[in-house]
This record gives sequence, C-alpha cells and structure tokens, in this order.
Amino acid sequence: MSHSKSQTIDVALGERSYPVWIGRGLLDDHARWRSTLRGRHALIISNRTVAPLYLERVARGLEGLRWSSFLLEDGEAHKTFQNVGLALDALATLGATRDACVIALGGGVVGDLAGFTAACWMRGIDFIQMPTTLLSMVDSSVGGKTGVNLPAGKNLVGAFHQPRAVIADIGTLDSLPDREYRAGLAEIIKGAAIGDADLFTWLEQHATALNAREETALIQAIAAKVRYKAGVVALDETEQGERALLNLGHTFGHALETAGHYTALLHGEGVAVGILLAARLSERLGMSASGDTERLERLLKAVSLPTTVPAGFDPDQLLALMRLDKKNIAGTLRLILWRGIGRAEIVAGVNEADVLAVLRDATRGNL
Ligand SMILES: NC(=O)c1ccc[n+]([C@@H]2O[C@H](COP(=O)([O-])OP(=O)(O)OC[C@H]3O[C@@H](n4cnc5c(N)ncnc54)[C@H](O)[C@@H]3O)[C@@H](O)[C@H]2O)c1
Ligand SMILES: O=C(O)C(=O)C[C@@H](O)[C@H](O)[C@H](O)COP(=O)(O)O
Ligand SMILES: [Zn+2]
Repeated sequence: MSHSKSQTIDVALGERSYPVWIGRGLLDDHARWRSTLRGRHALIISNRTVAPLYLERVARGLEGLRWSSFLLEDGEAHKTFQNVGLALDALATLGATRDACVIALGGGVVGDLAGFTAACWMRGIDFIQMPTTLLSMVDSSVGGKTGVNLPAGKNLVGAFHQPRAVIADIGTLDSLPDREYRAGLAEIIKGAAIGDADLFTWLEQHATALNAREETALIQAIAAKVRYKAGVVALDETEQGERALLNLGHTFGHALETAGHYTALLHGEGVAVGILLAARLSERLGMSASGDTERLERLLKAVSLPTTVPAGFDPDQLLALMRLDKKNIAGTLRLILWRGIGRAEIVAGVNEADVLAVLRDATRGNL
C-alpha cells in the first residue's frame, strides 16, 4: 500500500486528542488502527449496504478479540433511538466490558448512531470511526457529535463523545454512488463558506477535478475541510460558542430533511439548499452582498448540487420545524448567517417574518 498521498490531521483536545488518518487502503492497515483498541471486545456497527463491501476487511484486523457486528437497515430513517437500544443489546450479548470498542463502519448515519451507542454503554466506552462516504470523512466522523433523530426533528437526542481515531480509507469511495459523493462536496463547500475563503477559491478552481474524483484534488479537499473543522472543534468542543458556525445552512437544511421524511433530500443536499437560503436571508438583512450569494450558487451548480427547494414543501411547516432547532434560545430563532465568503456569524433573535419571506420565495409555485 502506498502512503505517498496519505495525510494525518490531529484533533487537539488534550487527553481526548485523536488522529484523522486519510489515505487509500487504510482499512487493511490493521497494525495502525488496531493499536487504538484497548480491550478484548469489539462491536462493528455498519449497515446492510456497507457491510457486504467492507466488513470482512475490518474483521480480519480483529483476530484474537471477541467481536460481533450489528447491522442497520440503510437510510436516515433508521438513525433512531430504537436502533440504539438494539445496538446496546448487541453489546450486552457480546459481554462487552468497559474497555470494549465500538467500530463505526459506514456513513454519517452509522457513525452518529454508533458513537451515541458507545457514549451510552456503561456511561461511555471507546469508539473509532471508519467513514465510508465523502460526507462522513469530511464532517460527521470528526468532532464527536453523536446522536439520533426523533419524529419531531433531526439530531434531537445525542451526546458529545469523541472517537479514539478516524480511519478514512478513500478507497471505499470507489463504490460510493455519485449523488452521495456530491452530498459530501456540500459539507466541504459549507466549511469554506463559513471560514476559509482560500479553500472556497480553490474549490472554484478545482470543481472539474473534483467532479472527476481526481485523487490528488480529492485528498487535498478532504484534508483541508478536516483541518478546518478540527481547528474549530479544538477551540469549542461542546458548542458553547463558535462551533455553532459549523451549522451554517443546517437550520434550513434539517427542516427540509425532516419535512421531506428523509427521502426527498440527502443531508448534504439539504445543506446545499440550506446554505444558499442562509445566504439569501443574510442578503435580505443587509449583512452580505448579492455577488457572494451568486458565487456560492455558481459553485454549488458547478458540482451539480441542488440549489432550489423541491416541489411540495410548505414554508409554514418549515418555519415550525426551524423553531425546534437546538441553537435557538429564549424562544427566538438563532441562526448562522454570513457576511460573505469565509465570514459566517451567529445571529440571535432573527425575525421570523424575514425567514418566512425567504422560505416563501424559495417555495413559490412549488406547492
Ligand atoms: N456528527 C456530525 O458532526 C455530522 C456531520 C454531518 C452529518 N452528520 C449526519 O450524517 C448523516 C449523513 O451521512 P452520509 O451522507 O454519510 O449518509 P449515510 O450514512 O446515509 O450514507 C449515504 C449512503 O451511502 C451508502 N454508503 C456508505 N458508504 C458507502 C460506500 N463506500 N459505497 C457504497 N455505498 C456506501 C450508505 O449505505 C447510504 O445509502 C446524517 O444523519 C447527518 O445528520 C453528522
Ligand atoms: O460538527 C458540527 O458541529 C456540525 O454542526 C456539523 C454539521 O455538518 C452536522 O450536520 C451536525 O450533525 C449538525 O449537528 P446539530 O447540532 O445541528 O444536530
Ligand atoms: Zn451537516
């Protein structure tokens, strides 16, 4: 295996620090990741799509341990409290002790649920992330946000629980469908839009290479986004302040995902539309210039991400869902807005009438 193009980024959190390893073939580099397991038990949590492709390679690295697997049905609709209960039962059946390790093998749905399961078992055991989607490599596997959805909304239950290591084998992306790949690009664009104007310009220049999944450009983009996110997380692990910036577009995006019953839009697609709506709202509030919104829309289109709200969404229902967002305080909307490329801002007390106006514009003629 060649390591020439691999990268390591550290998430600096004192005693909870961990490496994010990015490279091709890392799932088979057992010596590397096995060293992060401390005990004698391991539970691989994956799903029915990913397990047939990659579980065997991970299992080969668990020789000598007592291990088993727990497989979810595929899809966001299965990121539920009920499935956490079943995963905990699987740990009990395994006889997992406090030094056991949960291995999350899959995309963000698997990673969020597996991390939360690890946070709950015996009040918290180790877990490692083996992300297999672009989105999970650049975002969900890093930073320790774990959790599940409720019928009332996205990620309403969860815990901050950092992994021991992130093993991002980019070879797994070879089997990732195109739509899922593009959803991952949305979270890279989001990061650049929030706080890395140079990365934004680089993305504009390398959109064609990224569309072609050119490996050098891809590793560079993944590493840049992970580095950016790791920096924010290191400063504000539990979102007391500026980590909330990473939520740009998510109040809109999560409402769209929930209202669409997790079938109309993928998370990354909700984020793409959401960051554009946040940009439009910022422009409406006189915070940013139309030229920046246009640049954002152009980049999203250049990588074939959606820029419009699909048919059938009701603006009033979207606003009602946005009222349940975790960032809100004192009964008012608290949103991440921006001043232009690379300059996001937390804004409390956003006027609902302005939000509704943006939602009505975006859904006009759609119902
Ligand atoms: N914790 C965080 O900080 C954070 C950050 C961003 C997103 N998220 C969460 O992550 C989730 C979205 O993650 P996602 O986009 O990875 O979705 P996902 O986990 O649903 O995976 C996307 C699809 O790709 C399939 N898949 C995964 N790896 C594959 C591979 N290598 N080859 C072929 N198919 C593969 C999956 O089975 C699934 O059908 C959402 O629940 C979102 O809320 C969390
Ligand atoms: O890591 C973070 O912080 C983020 O907000 C990253 C988001 O991309 C991600 O979708 C996260 O799951 C959203 O979390 P939530 O707190 O809005 O539920
Ligand atoms: Zn996200």
